[in-house]
Amino acid sequence: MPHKTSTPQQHNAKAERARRLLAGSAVSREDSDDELGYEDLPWEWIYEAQKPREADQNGNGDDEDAAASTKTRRNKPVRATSRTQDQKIIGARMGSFQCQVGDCVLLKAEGEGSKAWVGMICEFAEDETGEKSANVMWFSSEHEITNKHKKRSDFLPNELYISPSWDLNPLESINGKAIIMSDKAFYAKYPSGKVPRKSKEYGKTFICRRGCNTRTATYTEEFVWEDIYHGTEEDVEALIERLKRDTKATRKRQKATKPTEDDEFHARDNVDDEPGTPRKRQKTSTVSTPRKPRTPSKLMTPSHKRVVVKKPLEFTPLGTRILAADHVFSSPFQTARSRLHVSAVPNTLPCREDEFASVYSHLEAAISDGSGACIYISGTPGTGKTATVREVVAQLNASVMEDELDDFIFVEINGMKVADPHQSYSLLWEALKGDRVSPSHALDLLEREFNHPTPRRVPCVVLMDELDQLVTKNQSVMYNFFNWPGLRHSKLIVLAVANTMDLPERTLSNKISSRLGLTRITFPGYTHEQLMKIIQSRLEGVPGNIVDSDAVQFASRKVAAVSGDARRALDICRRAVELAEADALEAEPVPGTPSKSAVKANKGSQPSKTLGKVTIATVKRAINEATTNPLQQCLRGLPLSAKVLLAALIAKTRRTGIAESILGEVLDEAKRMAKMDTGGNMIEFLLKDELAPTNKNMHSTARQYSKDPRVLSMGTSVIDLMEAGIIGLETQKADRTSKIRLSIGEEDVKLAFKDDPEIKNLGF
Ligand SMILES: Nc1ncnc2c1ncn2[C@@H]1O[C@H](COP(=O)(O)OP(=O)(O)OP(=O)(O)O)[C@@H](O)[C@H]1O
Repeated sequence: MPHKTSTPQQHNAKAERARRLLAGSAVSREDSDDELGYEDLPWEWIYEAQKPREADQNGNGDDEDAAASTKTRRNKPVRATSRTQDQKIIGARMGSFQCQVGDCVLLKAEGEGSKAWVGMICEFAEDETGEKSANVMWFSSEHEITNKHKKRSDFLPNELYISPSWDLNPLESINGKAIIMSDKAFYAKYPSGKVPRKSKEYGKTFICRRGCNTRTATYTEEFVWEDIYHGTEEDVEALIERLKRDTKATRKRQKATKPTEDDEFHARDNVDDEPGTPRKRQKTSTVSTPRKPRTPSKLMTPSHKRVVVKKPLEFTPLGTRILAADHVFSSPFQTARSRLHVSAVPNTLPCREDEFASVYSHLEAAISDGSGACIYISGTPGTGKTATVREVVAQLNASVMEDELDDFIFVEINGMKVADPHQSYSLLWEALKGDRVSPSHALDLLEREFNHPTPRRVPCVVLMDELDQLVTKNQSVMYNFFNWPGLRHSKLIVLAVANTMDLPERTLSNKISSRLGLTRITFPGYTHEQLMKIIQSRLEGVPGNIVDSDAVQFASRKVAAVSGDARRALDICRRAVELAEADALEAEPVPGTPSKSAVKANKGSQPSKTLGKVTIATVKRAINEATTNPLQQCLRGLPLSAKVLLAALIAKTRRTGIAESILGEVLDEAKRMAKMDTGGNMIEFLLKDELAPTNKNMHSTARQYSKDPRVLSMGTSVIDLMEAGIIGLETQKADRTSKIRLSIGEEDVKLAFKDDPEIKNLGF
């Protein structure tokens, strides 16, 4: 490859750039001074027996100082992460260039021209594909410390901080050796404070006198580089220990007591730390992957399509007013209602301790290891899956605030809320980079992102809720989200939440899903005792003892008998509180006139002592209301064929785990169900008529067939159900290939048909 030439002007410009050492987070350096030469030779391991330094053909006379720091460990074996024929890897070589553990190296910064990152090699690794990498501990410049309050003002022009942050980088990104010195050694060698431009050390020499966790801006005490570091393996380990120990921030959360001056200082620190959402890292330059070919620019897809970056959607937040608790919850009823509301975030999640611990430990391990993970969480509706995951994320976020855990990005993608499952790609990309791009571009970019290493990539936790809704025809969205965490550089942690246990097997085949190595956590439905605990814990501290424990038990038993769904139990109890509250208001005496309830009470229809209290009777009323709402009434009044069809649709959805089914298959299912119904007297007709054309024109014909006005053909039922908004049909013209899905909650259908003698035997 020809040597690059530059005009004098270009050279001056380059030199100027190089003089502005540490101008960004990466450092500038002369790219004409490439120690590795311009030929892309393959990288090779140096094994223990080969005594690498003796074979050093580097010919780089000025390298002596660079090597000085490693003198004491020459020929000493280093920690190895892979072995070949029982030989230990002690270094790596490309042509005449060699490096070992403990060496400080320059790594190319992608798209940054002459810029480079500086890191210390801590170990070598080779993956199953044969890709050779080095685990590098980063040096950071003061530009990376964004905390204005803690940023030091005494940094020197070419000072770097060694930081407790590591990344695996391919050996191809190594671009030469860096020389690290104490400030004293540096000024002794370069009294002017500048490395002469002609020197081979120009652009490669840095001062290091402190360690720093750049995220929290926590510094170690000042040290003398040459005292603490001679390049031995022990020195690397001691340095890592020192950094971990001394850059752990002592920041504590604000106490309820009067803040001290120190607390106030730290509280200021937290100003930009929005509670509940992990802070996003600033975008940083990236180390390039292989030196050749260059990876395409950020705004090009791997297929060289231009990416149109859309402006992020901007929301104008509504003004928020925080009302005092006393003001909002002026009565025990109001307090109870708000605590029982399903949108309230409970203080605790009783009966989910094991599931919480399991999700927490998997997530924490993946974030701190910087690895990917895919956790598949299943359980029927209302079993606390979403609530548990959100609580885990909130707690992990608190650990980040306490500097006990590395930063992570959190993004929630809800299958119910995305119009097209492919939008998930755009949402993930936006969470990672802040750019909104089309789904297909986002997919290209994500593919490239997860297949290539980037220094200091922040782990990303994705909650994919209502996964069933995201399953597309070719399963590509689900496959990608399950597959990416397994890619070595992705640091992607996917929490997939679905109602069915075996959705991956059903939709991706056993072979693929077992290769994906999902971690599975199942949330069982709540028992009535558990539902009682959940409700009682929400009511804790509500004054006035307004809910009888018998009433809570009654509601819990009723719900547990059907579904074990905490949402439904909470809804019933909240409604019961509303009814009791209305009773209490009614009972309030209006001056001069006896209240209606008082009259009722006097008549003995309701004992006055229960007025305004939630009793079993109040819960019964609430349940009754829930079961007599217009939707319930509509469902109960459906013709038998429509009921069988809905039962079949639910059975099918449950079996496949996919919200959408093919109409023809649902009709077949209905037929099977009908056959099972031994006592059914109208099923025979349904079977005959099942294949009748199902478009609108057949309405009247189908009705004519019917001997019983309650029985319509399946085809007519499909149309009627669609028009009532109970099911959704892909097209107006229903044929066997159309897709059909339930547009109301499965629970509503279950509740309506629970005691229906005609349908309850159909085994759905
Ligand atoms: N153990 C619990 N303690 C307190 N509240 C709970 C508990 N489990 C669930 N809940 C509450 O029940 C409601 C439903 O829970 P959540 O949304 O987490 O269920 P889910 O399993 O994700 O349901 P779906 O599959 O329908 O999304 C929420 O209001 C939640 O706070």
